[in-house]
Amino acid sequence: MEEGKMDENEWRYHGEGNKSLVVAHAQRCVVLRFLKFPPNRKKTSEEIFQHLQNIVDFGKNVMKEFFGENYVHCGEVVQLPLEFVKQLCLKIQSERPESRCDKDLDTLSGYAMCLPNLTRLQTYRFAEHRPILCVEIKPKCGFIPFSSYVTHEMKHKVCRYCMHQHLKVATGKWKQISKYCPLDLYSGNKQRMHFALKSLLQEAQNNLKIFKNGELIYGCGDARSPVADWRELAHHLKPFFFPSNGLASGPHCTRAVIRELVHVITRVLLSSSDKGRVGALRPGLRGPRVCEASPFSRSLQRQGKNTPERSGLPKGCLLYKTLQVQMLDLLDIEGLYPLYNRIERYLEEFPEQRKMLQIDGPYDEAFYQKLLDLSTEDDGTVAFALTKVQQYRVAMTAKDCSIMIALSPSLQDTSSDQRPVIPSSRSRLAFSVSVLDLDLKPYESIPHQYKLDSKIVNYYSKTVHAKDDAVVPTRLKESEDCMLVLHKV
Ligand SMILES: O=P(O)(O)O[C@@H]1[C@@H](OP(=O)(O)O)[C@H](OP(=O)(O)O)[C@H](O)[C@H](OP(=O)(O)O)[C@H]1OP(=O)(O)O
Ligand SMILES: Nc1ncnc2c1ncn2[C@@H]1O[C@H](COP(=O)(O)OP(=O)(O)OP(=O)(O)O)[C@@H](O)[C@H]1O
Repeated sequence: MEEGKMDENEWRYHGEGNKSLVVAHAQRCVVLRFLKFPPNRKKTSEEIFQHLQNIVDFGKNVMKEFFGENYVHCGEVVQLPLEFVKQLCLKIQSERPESRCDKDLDTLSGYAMCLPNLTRLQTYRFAEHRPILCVEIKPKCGFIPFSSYVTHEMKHKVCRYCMHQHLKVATGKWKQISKYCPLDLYSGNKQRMHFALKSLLQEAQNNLKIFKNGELIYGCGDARSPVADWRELAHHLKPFFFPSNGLASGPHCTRAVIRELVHVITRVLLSSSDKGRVGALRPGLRGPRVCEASPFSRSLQRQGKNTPERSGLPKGCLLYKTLQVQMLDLLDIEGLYPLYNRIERYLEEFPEQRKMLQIDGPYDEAFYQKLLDLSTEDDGTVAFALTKVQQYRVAMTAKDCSIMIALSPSLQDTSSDQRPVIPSSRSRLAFSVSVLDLDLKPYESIPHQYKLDSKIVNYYSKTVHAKDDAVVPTRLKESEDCMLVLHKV
């Protein structure tokens, strides 16, 4: 960043999550990502610099290795003039969703990350004026735990996302249960993937956002008040999928455009744009492939088809790689928590060893190499506990990352476009796929994960599953909706 030239008016609010806030440059395809903290949480500038540098190193040395060069953008840590950050913070404050204002942007250190703006990702051969559509999906955990340490039977049948939905609605985080189930998206089966994507479009929560030319056009600006207006969305999408605008408007057109979007995203998700080396992880796909709570599989069961077709994901596609990293959670939190306690006891006795254990970094080549040990035989050592704890943290990171798909109309002359192209029914779209929010989950969050896991399962088992038989009208409705998708898509 050129210090003297930083002008807050050139940047606009772009979005935020629980831990960071992002502003985008109005002309250039870059964003600044700032850390956020609860008010009065004092962190020194040095600590913040180190935290950001750890994020960059973790991306470079670990996540690039697992996901492949093409999918990961690590960015760099930049130092900004404090006056610029202060003015920027004031400028964007009114645009922040209320539900995110429990934390403040760090304005004291002057450090941030500078990254490519993935909602406007262009290659140098790409004409700047071409429109660009970007779909961001936070797919969450795509497998059902296979660990023998799992004590709640329900966890072997229903995925964590579907169980958590009920707790989220009960606590007021979202208004209604989503029909999205990550296992459908990760299935590799086109019908199931279409159903999952359509469900995300119906109830985006914080799992789906759509940007057009870098502006958010669909999905939650404010976490608690998402608006699902498919007509408006279709209006935005028409130029991408029906460039000649050949279709009349109306519900038929809306449905056709949404269907086209769902088909294109599915094809992109199944594509393998990674030319890098084969992934280092081979945990193997284990556990049930279907979540019993997914309306899609319930609908199949009603039709007497017990298991949906097994398609599997092509190796090399981003979903496959994400799932592999997620499956580094080999023991489940129930098997992991005692190992965390083993490390805690060790650290109580030898606190000076924390640095040597690399709990807070550095996330270097040596850290990465230790993650490749997939053995689950506990020899009672701290070394075993540490490897499993670090693998769990990496897996949790992959369970919470987002996938960005950028689409642009492709020129007739394919040789001028460097990116792969997906043919939609009316147009050709050049695309790129990236993964974001790859910040390693903190060691300290493990006790919280343990408690939350039990809360989610207990709530689901006691409240939802017990009442399940009584909810016939809702189930019938779900079944009808699925039938529609099964036959029409
Ligand atoms: O625990 P989960 O599954 O609810 O995930 C949290 C997310 O909630 P979600 O379920 O996606 O709505 C949560 O997302 P929101 O703040 O709800 O948008 C965060 O991503 C959180 O990560 P961190 O603590 O900020 O590092 C996430 O926490 P981690 O569990 O990944 O640490
Ligand atoms: N490089 C990028 N390009 C474009 N948009 C981005 C980029 N990085 C982040 N964003 C946007 O900013 C939002 C918040 O960023 P991010 O997910 O990293 O925040 P977070 O606080 O770490 O998330 P979480 O709540 O999962 O902890 C993203 O959902 C995405 O829409």
